Amino acid sequence: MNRDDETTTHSADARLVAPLADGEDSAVEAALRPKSLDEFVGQERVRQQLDLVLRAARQRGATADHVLLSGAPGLGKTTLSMIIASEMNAPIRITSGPAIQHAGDLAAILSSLQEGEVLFLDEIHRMSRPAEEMLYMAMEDFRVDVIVGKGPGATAIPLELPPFTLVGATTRAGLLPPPLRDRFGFTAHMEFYEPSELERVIHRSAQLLDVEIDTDGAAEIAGRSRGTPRIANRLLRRVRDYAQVEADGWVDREVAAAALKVYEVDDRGLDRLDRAVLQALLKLFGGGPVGLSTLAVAVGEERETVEEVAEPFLVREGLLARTPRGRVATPAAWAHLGLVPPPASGGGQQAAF
Ligand SMILES: Nc1ncnc2c1ncn2[C@@H]1O[C@H](COP(=O)(O)OP(=O)(O)OP(=O)(O)O)[C@@H](O)[C@H]1O
Ligand SMILES: [Mg+2]
Repeated sequence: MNRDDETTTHSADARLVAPLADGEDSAVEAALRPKSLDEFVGQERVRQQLDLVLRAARQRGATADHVLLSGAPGLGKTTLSMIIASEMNAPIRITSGPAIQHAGDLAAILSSLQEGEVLFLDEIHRMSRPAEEMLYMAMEDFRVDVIVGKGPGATAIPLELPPFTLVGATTRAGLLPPPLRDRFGFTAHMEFYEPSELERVIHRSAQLLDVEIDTDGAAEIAGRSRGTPRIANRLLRRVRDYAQVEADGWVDREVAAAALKVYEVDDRGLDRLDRAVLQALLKLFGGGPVGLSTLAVAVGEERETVEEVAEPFLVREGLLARTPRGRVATPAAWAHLGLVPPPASGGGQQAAF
């Protein structure tokens, strides 16, 4: 039991508000993925631009330009790649950077592509260097050099490829070498979603999952979903469980709020770990500045967990700031936890570096 407790409270992956997919997500996501650009909620600019790119290619009867999708986990990169293929009426081949160990692996995939096929390369920033270099030529000239033999006798045999569309996805566009980035005809930067957009995602998913939910219920879940459709869908499933057991399956604002209270996701989408970090920062260190290691010890977590799991969202929400002198709480953090900053002690409000 203790072990289980540990995994639910301490493991980043087990958090209800974690942006990365867990096992259950992977199982249901396929059913919830929008199948066309029209069904894809939000990201208006990206949708409009992509619509133009694809329509123009269709009109020319050509293969679409290579597309790079960049954005945080759970915002819809995999979904969009599948939409691109289906809008182009093309088959899709799915692989990922870490799965391509050697240039030969990539050559095998590329040389078996059909004309017009979409190659989805997830986590493209994690590809090996030699594979990356092979990809440059494949993207630009639809050609690869296959090396046959070893040592001084090795020869490069050029191999023509059929035109294809590479769709690369990355959570870290900044890590892509410029020559790779430059070879994409179109880059879509995906932003976090507005609550109103997440409401639409939730209504759509509720319909597919046969959950009865009203406008307020959807709004309540949307506000706690951290701008991320994956999290919205996950919270909806937990709220559905609660509604089924406690409320005849009907989800309104009260039911959604009560359900998410059980799961310790607060009205801003902070979970227990996020609040523990803020609470330690405010109550033990007067709002900071305090060093990351000290803060981590205070909440009984690894340094990395605090830094990579809790902080990004707290920073994004304007609740915490990282300064050279340490972590500092913002006035919004005091307000969110219903605490009053100490008077003029140089605590919470301090932004001095
Ligand atoms: N714009 C959207 N409209 C409706 N549902 C969406 C949208 N974007 C994402 N989703 C839903 O969110 C879930 C996660 O999306 P997806 O797997 O495409 O994210 P991702 O960006 O590929 O994440 P990762 O970086 O972890 O691979 C899917 O179930 C999908 O249905
Ligand atoms: Mg994905």
